[in-house]
Amino acid sequence: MAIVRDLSLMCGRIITKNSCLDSKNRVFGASLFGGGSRCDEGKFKGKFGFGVRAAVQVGVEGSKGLRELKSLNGVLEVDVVSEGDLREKGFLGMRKTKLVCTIGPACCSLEELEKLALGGMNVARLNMCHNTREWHRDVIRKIKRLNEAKGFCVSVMIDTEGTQVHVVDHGAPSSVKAEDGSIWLFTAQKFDGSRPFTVRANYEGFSEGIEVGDELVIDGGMAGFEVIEKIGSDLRCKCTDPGLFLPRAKLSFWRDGKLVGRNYGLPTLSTKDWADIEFGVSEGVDFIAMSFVNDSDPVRHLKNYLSTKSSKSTRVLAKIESLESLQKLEEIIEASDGIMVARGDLGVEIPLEQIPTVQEEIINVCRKLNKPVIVASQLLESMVEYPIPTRAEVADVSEAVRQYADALMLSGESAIGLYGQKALSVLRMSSSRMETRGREDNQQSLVHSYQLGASLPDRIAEQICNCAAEMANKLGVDAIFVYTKHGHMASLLSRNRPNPPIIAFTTEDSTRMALNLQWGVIPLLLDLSDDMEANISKSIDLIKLRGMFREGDAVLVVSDVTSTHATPMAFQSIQVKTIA
Ligand SMILES: Nc1ncnc2c1ncn2[C@@H]1O[C@H](COP(=O)(O)OP(=O)(O)O)[C@@H](O)[C@H]1O
Ligand SMILES: C=C(OP(=O)(O)O)C(=O)O
Ligand SMILES: [K+]
Ligand SMILES: [Mg+2]
Repeated sequence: MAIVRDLSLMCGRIITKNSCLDSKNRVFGASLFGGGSRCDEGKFKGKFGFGVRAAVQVGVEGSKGLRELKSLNGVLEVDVVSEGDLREKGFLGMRKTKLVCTIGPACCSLEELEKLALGGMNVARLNMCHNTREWHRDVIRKIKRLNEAKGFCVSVMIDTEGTQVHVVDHGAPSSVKAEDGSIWLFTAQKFDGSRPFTVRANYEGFSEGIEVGDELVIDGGMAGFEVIEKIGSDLRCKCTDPGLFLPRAKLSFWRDGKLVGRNYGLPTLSTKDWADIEFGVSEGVDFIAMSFVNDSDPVRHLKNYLSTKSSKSTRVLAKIESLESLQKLEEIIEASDGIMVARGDLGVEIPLEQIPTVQEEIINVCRKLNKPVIVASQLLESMVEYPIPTRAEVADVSEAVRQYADALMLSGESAIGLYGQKALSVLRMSSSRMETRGREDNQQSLVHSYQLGASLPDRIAEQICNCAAEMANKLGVDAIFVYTKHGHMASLLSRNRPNPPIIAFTTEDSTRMALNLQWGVIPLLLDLSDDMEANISKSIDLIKLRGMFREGDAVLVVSDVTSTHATPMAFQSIQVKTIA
């Protein structure tokens, strides 16, 4: 046993009282807290209306009488999957990496959706490129019904179609082959029936700025053509790289080894996208993922629009899938509520060998700027057809987890694949394995040197979370509890990727649904009051009442809540509670 002395927190004065560490370096009876409207430290007195006081107090949580617990006027909403996970594996065994599934014809029945929810789907993604709004509405309502009736907590994301130049008709229902040397006409004109060797593009300006001699690449390399003649806006092309046209194949043009004719001046959000967004808002979706974002303007525009539109805060995710978006990465990430590394289209725009490093770079910037990031597309592509993944696919999944992505996404594997649930379980198992390895190696870089917050309260919150994450790892606590209104404190903790799970208590349903995407955060709904100490004991008592603690569990409790009293007060604390 070792005596803990001189713990220090921010600008607080520490009072140490006989706190002990056991042989596993877990604290018994130590509590570090601060806060209140009073300010003990002169520096912050008056000026900011709040201060930080810190002390260590003895606090072993004894058991409370049942009557007392029943009188707690709080209902705790825990989703069935997290609760099951916790009971089976304990706090430390809970999965940290979040899972997103694209919903398509293969998994849109209530039964299939329930199986995905049970299998750990945190977010259901609806790609508005496909199917009708009625179909999407039906899926959204089924998910909400499952959440209500069966106690799941699955968030809903819509993904816009975006403006992108692609094939609408290539003369065949599925794929069509382009043979070496064959001559094809690319046009935006509508035509009746099917015309051999004629491909219709979805946008009439698709050939603007394109010259004879340019290279036309299908889906980033599925087939290649040389432009041999320009007839009005139509292009006559010769196949130089034989291959396949898939439905909706993407067109890109290259000159001297560089991409040309980018963007076409098309808006990121088309009229159809706005109608889809309107639809999503009216159905109460949690996330809108914007396709083909090239700079931060459309993100800000959509966020402004949403803020005037509904009180419920729908989060806006920007998809990084163009060359331009890579050039404006930081400003896009800064403006968004989260990012998707959309490797499908990104792989059309940059050489494939650059994808792994670009992915890592995007994840790192997202962590630096504290925004959740999803790694998407082709993670387990072969599982669209086969029941087991390739070894390379498992390695790719593990690498995304090692890079500390917040979430992994299935596309065709769940939407149209034969083995959606199996694919989900591969993601679950592979990520758990890599997370355990990460904990064992203690690879986590603890506190970020990059400082986010500008105002003093923001910087304090950030430092509290950095310190709390470091403490949680060093003390070997089982869980971190945090009380959060908008999810900011929970995300600041998550940013540090601490060893124990972050149990985030919030009163806001929209915050709970948004936190579903964040690494290591288990969001729970609970009535919270202005009395922080009461909130802490209520949450601990309710978790205990549910039988979710094991004896001797140690919890690091973090709070930073501003009260709604006439005089604003901030209560900031880090406490360690051991469950008796
Ligand atoms: N709502 C849907 N209805 C029909 N098919 C869908 C739907 N969503 C996805 N799909 C199918 O799943 C495949 C993979 O999904 P996704 O990656 O989202 O789309 P895409 O391939 O168009 O980028 C799509 O090509 C499409 O065939
Ligand atoms: C996720 C992606 O976008 P979508 O499936 O909408 O093309 C992608 O391109 O990887
Ligand atoms: K899309
Ligand atoms: Mg895409």
